[in-house]
Amino acid sequence: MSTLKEAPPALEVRGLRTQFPGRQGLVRAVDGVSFAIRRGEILGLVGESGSGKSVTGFSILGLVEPPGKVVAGEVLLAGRRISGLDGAAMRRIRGAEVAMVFQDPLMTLNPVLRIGTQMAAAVRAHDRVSRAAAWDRAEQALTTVGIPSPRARLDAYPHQLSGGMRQRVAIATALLHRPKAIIADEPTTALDVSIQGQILAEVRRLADETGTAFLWITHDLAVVSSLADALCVMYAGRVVERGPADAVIAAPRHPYTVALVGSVPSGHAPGARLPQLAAGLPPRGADGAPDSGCPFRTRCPRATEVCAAPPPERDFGAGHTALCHHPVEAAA
Ligand SMILES: Nc1ncnc2c1ncn2[C@@H]1O[C@H](COP(=O)(O)OP(=O)(O)OP(=O)(O)O)[C@@H](O)[C@H]1O
Repeated sequence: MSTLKEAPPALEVRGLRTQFPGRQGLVRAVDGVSFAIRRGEILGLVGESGSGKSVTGFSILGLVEPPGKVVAGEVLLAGRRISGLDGAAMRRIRGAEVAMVFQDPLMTLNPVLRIGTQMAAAVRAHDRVSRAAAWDRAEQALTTVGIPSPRARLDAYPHQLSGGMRQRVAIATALLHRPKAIIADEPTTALDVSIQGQILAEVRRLADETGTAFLWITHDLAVVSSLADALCVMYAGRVVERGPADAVIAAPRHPYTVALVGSVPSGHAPGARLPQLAAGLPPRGADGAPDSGCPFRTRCPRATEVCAAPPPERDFGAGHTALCHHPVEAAA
């Protein structure tokens, strides 16, 4: 028997299910999601609004507010199970071993405190170091994300920085404790295209240099096409296609992914927003619960009667799979 074991993924999610009570029965916001991200890997989680991307991120971090509830699944950080830990244990892990970056950095930055004060507090929340040492760590972190004159920025208040700078501060703060994984929820969506491009390049470099794994949540396929190693495409709470980013974008197999890729404006301009696909909800049974058939079938141009049955997982090689009865053939 070989003694050489492969290192566990930096972040692994197995069979995650998160539900909210809704007027027409339970909303299965996350409906059996699994994926693994290796050290230094960037996984793009894409899908249109409402597909369950943000709830996936919140579920991993133990931040789903009641009456919402994670009802099944496991989350492992470098092989250690973190799902099901109590609030105090989860707080020790959040910010230190797994961190988050949101679309609006003002969600995490306090407007009335200097950047340095807040970053030093973030350092000292997990490490017993002096104030001066914490400020030094903060300064280093700002340098790491490419912020010029970092000492001067530490003295600034959040509103004195541009949106792009604030987001760099948020990323620097997330990186303070060299977490195993960072969950980034639409962090560059509000930024203009050239700033967005610079930040994505920094994130790519940081993932390579620090080994931090990133779960990059976005509806913007142009962003992940330049950034991510791998993609998971979500629809109605499920991952319907996954694989290496270039394979999924160049040769999408699930009709939903085909529609997503097709709706990116030609030229794949970075930052181009994905238009909403036509409205549609997954089909529901008499009790209001989605049935086990393909959730996309009511919108799918390829759907037939067989799509009311659970879709099989089709394997296209190299980790590229899709849950579909009628996958699209690759162009010759
Ligand atoms: N607090 C909540 N209470 C009830 N339903 C919720 C709540 N939060 C999310 N949902 C539902 O969960 C589903 C998934 O939402 P989620 O925010 O994860 O989607 P998303 O893909 O991240 O979309 P967006 O890009 O708009 O953030 C949606 O149907 C949403 O209405």
